[in-house]
Amino acid sequence: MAKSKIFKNRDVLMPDYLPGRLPHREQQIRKVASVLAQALKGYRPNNLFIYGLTGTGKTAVVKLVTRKLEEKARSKGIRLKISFVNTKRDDTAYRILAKLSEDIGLRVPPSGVATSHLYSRFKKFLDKREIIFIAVLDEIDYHVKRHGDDLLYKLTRINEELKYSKMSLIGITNDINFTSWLDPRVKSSLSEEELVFPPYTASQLEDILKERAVEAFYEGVLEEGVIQLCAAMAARERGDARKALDLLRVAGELAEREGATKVTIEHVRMAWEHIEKDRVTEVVQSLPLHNKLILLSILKLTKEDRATYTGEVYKLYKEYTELLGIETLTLRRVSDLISDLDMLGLIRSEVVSRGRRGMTKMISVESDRNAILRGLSKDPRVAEFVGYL
Ligand SMILES: Nc1ncnc2c1ncn2[C@@H]1O[C@H](COP(=O)(O)OP(=O)(O)OP(=O)(O)O)[C@@H](O)[C@H]1O
Repeated sequence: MAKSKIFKNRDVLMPDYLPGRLPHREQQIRKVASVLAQALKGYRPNNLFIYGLTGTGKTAVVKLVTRKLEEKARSKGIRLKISFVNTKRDDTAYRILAKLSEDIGLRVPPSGVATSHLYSRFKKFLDKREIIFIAVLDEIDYHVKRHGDDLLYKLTRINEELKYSKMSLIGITNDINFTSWLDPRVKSSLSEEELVFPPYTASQLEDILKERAVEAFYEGVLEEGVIQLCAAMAARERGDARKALDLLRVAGELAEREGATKVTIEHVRMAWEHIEKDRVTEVVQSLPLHNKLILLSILKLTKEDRATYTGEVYKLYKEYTELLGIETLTLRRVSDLISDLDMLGLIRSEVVSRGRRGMTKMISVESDRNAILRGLSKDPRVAEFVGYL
């Protein structure tokens, strides 16, 4: 590969890179550190519940503090173990327990053991190890919404059954309504300590980007205003540092692909569109089947910028469900799903009057059609219909 003219070290801008400093998170770092520092005295740290919108540095802060804590514990000869589980990736109780078990050195068969049995083995083994064990459950809402809070209930009670080890939980979520999914007892034990991460302001994002840019780009490569624009755009997206970093990285990549020697404002605008299209494709891809078929019907009926109506969409959607041999939802339900697609910003629907024949929705496509099609094509059940579009 030819040597980059733009990036000194592109990895610094990747989402999983953990910088040594996290500007504007001093207060949160102090709080997490003060809760976990109990471990250095041999006590069980309180459980900690962390809430904040996406990209506000929750995971980064916990990783940074736990990394330092591990170093300190090692130098003081304290038996401390920290485990990170992302429950979006490992969403079942079995997989969470398997990950926690493996992190304390217990080998787990990939399946074939009942979850309750695995839990007992985990508990026994944990106690035998005589450690302070901190389990970080990131994106914890994913697990609880799909599988309930039974595992969390058990884990918040586990210390009553441990003799030699101690266990603490850190739960992280970006869903403000998450605690409504919890049994009050689980909620109160999980939030022995609570911490909220506010969204970053544009000027805070600027500081974050500047620090990263020094390591990521060669000097003088960024045109004036590039960082400010990335920060301002991401601040509008609810103060999301991940979005800000993505914008800067993609802008750099686009400049590099063109063989340019500078990253310009125009590159940032192009990067924005690029990221937006990827987002649309991802959102479409993760929709349930019926929503995809409705979206496909809308796309098919709105070629050359024409608008369509609920009745037309329903008719075509019904054809697709019949071709697939699946149940057809009611008109009323389809109308609700059309509203959901509107909420996601994929389409626009407006209620209009049809005179004596009542009201209907006038529907048009709001996002990039190709990006939507890419998302639809990734589902084999829908892909064959996309081909006829
Ligand atoms: N204060 C900061 N300084 C430098 N980088 C930061 C800061 N805050 C966040 N970041 C970076 O922004 C990205 C997103 O941060 P992080 O994953 O911690 O967010 P999060 O709040 O856990 O988001 P989500 O809820 O989506 O998981 C990461 O690449 C992280 O390194």
